[in-house]
Amino acid sequence: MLRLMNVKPLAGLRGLATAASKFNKTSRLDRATLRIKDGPVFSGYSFGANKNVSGEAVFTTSLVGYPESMTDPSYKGQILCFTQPLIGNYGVPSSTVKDEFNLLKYMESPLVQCIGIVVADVALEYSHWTAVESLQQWCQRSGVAAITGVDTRQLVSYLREKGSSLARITVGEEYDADEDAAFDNPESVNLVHKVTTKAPFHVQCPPEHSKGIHIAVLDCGAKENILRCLVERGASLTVFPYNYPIHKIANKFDGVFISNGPGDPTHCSTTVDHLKETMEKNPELPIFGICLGHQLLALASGAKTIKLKYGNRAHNIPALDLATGKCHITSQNHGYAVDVATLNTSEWEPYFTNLNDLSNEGMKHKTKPIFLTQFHPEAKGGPLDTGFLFDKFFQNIQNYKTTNGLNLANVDNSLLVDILPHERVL
Ligand SMILES: NC(=O)CC[C@H](N)C(=O)O
Repeated sequence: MLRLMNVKPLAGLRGLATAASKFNKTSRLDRATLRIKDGPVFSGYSFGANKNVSGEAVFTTSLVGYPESMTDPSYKGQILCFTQPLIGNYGVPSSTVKDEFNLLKYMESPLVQCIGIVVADVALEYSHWTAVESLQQWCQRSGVAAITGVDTRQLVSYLREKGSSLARITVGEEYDADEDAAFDNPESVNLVHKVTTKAPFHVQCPPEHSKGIHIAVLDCGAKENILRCLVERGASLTVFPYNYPIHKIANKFDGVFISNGPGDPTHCSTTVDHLKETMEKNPELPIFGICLGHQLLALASGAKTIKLKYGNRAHNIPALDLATGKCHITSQNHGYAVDVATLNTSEWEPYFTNLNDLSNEGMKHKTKPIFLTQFHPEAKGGPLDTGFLFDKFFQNIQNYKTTNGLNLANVDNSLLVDILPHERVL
């Protein structure tokens, strides 16, 4: 028998729904239900797409950045709960405007990646100079279910206690306790396959920025801002699908980068094999990876990954640099972690440790120019924070190029990058 919790919507929301209809007659909100598998049921109002969705419910404690989070491919298939109570007040910026590097200026990918969102109190009105629509309009247009009026404190207390859970958002009808709907587990499939570029593409660094560096990026669901952090430092990028046989061409590049991405890293066993061969064949090649990229390279090095109870999703998580003893505030979004006890310590050492739950936050090779982080150095609220890790990768690349006398011009020609598309292939 399911426990019923918070069947009454928050008082503030009732007021909001009425106030909203005053401003816009189409804003009358339908009832909706958030049901946690084997857990509580929350009732509220739908402000998103008129459809029922099911997936893993996870929560983020980020105060801002809902457009970036919702377009982050690492959230593919998840129902994202925001603990910040008021969401939507600065609207949603354009998902097509590009920057000087031909990268999306405001979004982390062209699409909304989570299947649903849960908030305490949606702002149906918005104000911001970059906004082109409301969160409500964006969710409806993008087919994303959205429920407001949920006591997110109660929901998150439950998820922290029981762990990340499967959940379902149902729009319209009152919740029926006898309903025996199936819950989809998005992680039972390879989600990376759904978000990776379908074919290689090239991001050309403008001549005024270029340092003559060419990096191969394995796209497991790369956030746009990661690509920007590489290009703005002077690199051109050739971005490959996650399962591309990178070991066959890695020696044509000045460095390899492995991106973030959704789901369980053990689904990407082909990529893990390719990375293993890449490291064996190119012992001096600089490699850097973030989040899923870290987990995949850890698997390639022989370590194991574990699923965390409820994951780490926030912009203010302390990570200790084990070499310097400095603590950095980091941005995170992950449900899995590398089990530090399984590191092959004859070759690898842990790099950072999470000071909240002591989970592993990165590793580095003892002799090769390879390091990885579980957190996201490109997401810098600070505004510099751990952005220096990109500089470290570029320093490793400069050292590699100096030692090996690589000539980028020849590399570019041999790869025929000119004929590649200039944006991700959907
Ligand atoms: N942001 C990411 O790359 C997430 C990595 C992985 N899918 C996890 O949840 O742990």
